Amino acid sequence: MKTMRTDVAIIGAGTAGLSAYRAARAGGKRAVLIESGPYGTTCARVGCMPSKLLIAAADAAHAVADAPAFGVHPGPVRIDGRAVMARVRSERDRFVGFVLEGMEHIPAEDLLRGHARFAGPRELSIDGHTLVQAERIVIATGSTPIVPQEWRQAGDRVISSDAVFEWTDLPGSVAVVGTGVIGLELGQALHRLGVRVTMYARGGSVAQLGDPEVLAEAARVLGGALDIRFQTSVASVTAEDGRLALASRDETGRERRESFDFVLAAMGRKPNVHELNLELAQIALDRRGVPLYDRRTMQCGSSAIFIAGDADDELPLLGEAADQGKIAGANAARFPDVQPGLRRTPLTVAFCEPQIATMGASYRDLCASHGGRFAAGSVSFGNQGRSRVMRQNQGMLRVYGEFGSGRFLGAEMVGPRAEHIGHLLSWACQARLTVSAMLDMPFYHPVVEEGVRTALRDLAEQLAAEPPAPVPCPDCTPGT
Ligand SMILES: Cc1cc2nc3c(=O)[nH]c(=O)nc-3n(C[C@H](O)[C@H](O)[C@H](O)COP(=O)(O)OP(=O)(O)OC[C@H]3O[C@@H](n4cnc5c(N)ncnc54)[C@H](O)[C@@H]3O)c2cc1C
Ligand SMILES: NC(=O)c1ccc[n+]([C@@H]2O[C@H](COP(=O)([O-])OP(=O)(O)OC[C@H]3O[C@@H](n4cnc5c(N)ncnc54)[C@H](O)[C@@H]3O)[C@@H](O)[C@H]2O)c1
Repeated sequence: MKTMRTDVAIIGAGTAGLSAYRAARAGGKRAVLIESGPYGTTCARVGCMPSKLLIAAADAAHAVADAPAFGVHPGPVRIDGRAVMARVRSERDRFVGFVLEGMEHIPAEDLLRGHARFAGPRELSIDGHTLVQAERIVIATGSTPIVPQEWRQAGDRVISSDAVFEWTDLPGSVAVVGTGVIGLELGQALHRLGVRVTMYARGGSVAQLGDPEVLAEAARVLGGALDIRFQTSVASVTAEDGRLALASRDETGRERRESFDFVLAAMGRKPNVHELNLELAQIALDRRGVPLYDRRTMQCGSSAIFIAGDADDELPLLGEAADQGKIAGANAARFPDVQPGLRRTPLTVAFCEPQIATMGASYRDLCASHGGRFAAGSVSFGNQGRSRVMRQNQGMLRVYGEFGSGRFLGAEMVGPRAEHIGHLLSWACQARLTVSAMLDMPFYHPVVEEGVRTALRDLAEQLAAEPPAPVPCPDCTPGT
């Protein structure tokens, strides 16, 4: 076995790993980037970018289908599935190409191919061919979609999101299991592109929402547009005449058997930390086997090991992977003098329609941290002017504020332009603005943001009143 020495070894050349590599090099250290899979990052290859390409095609189809409601009659819609998927794949390849181009400046001796496993707290074995001795190590191994083992036995038509972006044509029918972000984004896009889509939610969850009022509104609106079977669990998936038979059971115990071309498991992703021999790393793990770490420094205990991106299972998003990688790489370079890095206000967006966004402290966090002693203002977009003009007058926004300080704390939303409103509100949150300072800001007319003002006014009124006695959170059961 070859032995290699380096200051910093980074496991995983995805977004977090590349960011950590750049930060470690900027810190003046020699760094090695170890990758077992294809280069190009999850985001560009099978994540953010191809999913948004598919959604863009679906939005185009939807705009044409919706046009007659404005008195515009474009004629019958014809969706060319091959052309749709050809564009998704070729634009995806372009985005991957940019990542590969960006890697061209990395010296060949800093890139190592193979699967890394700990051989000791400062040693990694790479597929048994190379032993890397590193002063510091960054774990940036990403995550893998969860597909139940028993369903896999039904064959390769049981898929995760990865496979969707390899399709050369659109299928006739897809069962989507899970109403998280991936299920909703891909399920709705396929539905709008003419695929028969049925979605199964074992509970009532919708994307990343935790506020019971926003959740109920999202379930109502999306449930009206899509065939979503809430409170229905999938009992089995079996192969049947070249297709898949899916057996499900609803909350009344009623069983149903339906046939689909594909079953898309959109049931979450698990961090890639279970094949790293972490027991040899001498770091503490949580009960799921994920290393315990300080979220400001990304350091695992007081060790020379750092973690970043989906691998730590904190908030599996692209921006988080980039930020956490930068902090981990910079601290690996300056170890043992680690310093807190910038962690931004959390912001999540699901690109379904209506879009879903959360920012700042979530309703569930506030129930735990404030014991019910926070105020919530709300607005419905049902009659909001500009939303109605665009025929996008659905959904609601709830904004949260703190009694006493009047500080804006966070929000949850399903509704039009949520990707932009999410940014606006998360900036206000990070700037630690009070609700009254936000109301002093300009609001143009007629814009969807006037709805935000209505919700903030409602919140300001409530903050002016006496805080209520602490109440238990009405619906904070995880997974509901
Ligand atoms: C369908 C989909 C849509 C998404 N859409 C969005 C979106 O719109 N916005 C958003 O913010 N986020 C989105 N995400 C999430 C985002 O893609 C991820 O959070 C982000 O890509 C994670 O980056 P990472 O660096 O942690 O992991 P990755 O980019 O997956 O990098 C990890 C790398 O580590 C390698 N590796 C693993 N184990 C080892 C080992 N032992 N040895 C060597 N190499 C190893 C892997 O091969 C991989 O290349 C989406 C994800 C999916 C799946
Ligand atoms: N727009 C975006 O930012 C974006 C888009 C896609 C993915 N992502 C990231 O990828 C991550 C993974 O996405 P995801 O949608 O797979 O996970 P998720 O955690 O968002 O949702 C998983 C869903 O599957 C359900 N589920 C779990 N086990 C199930 C079972 N046995 N039967 C039925 N349902 C089950 C859960 O209740 C949940 O609703 C997200 O957490 C997100 O961070 C982000």
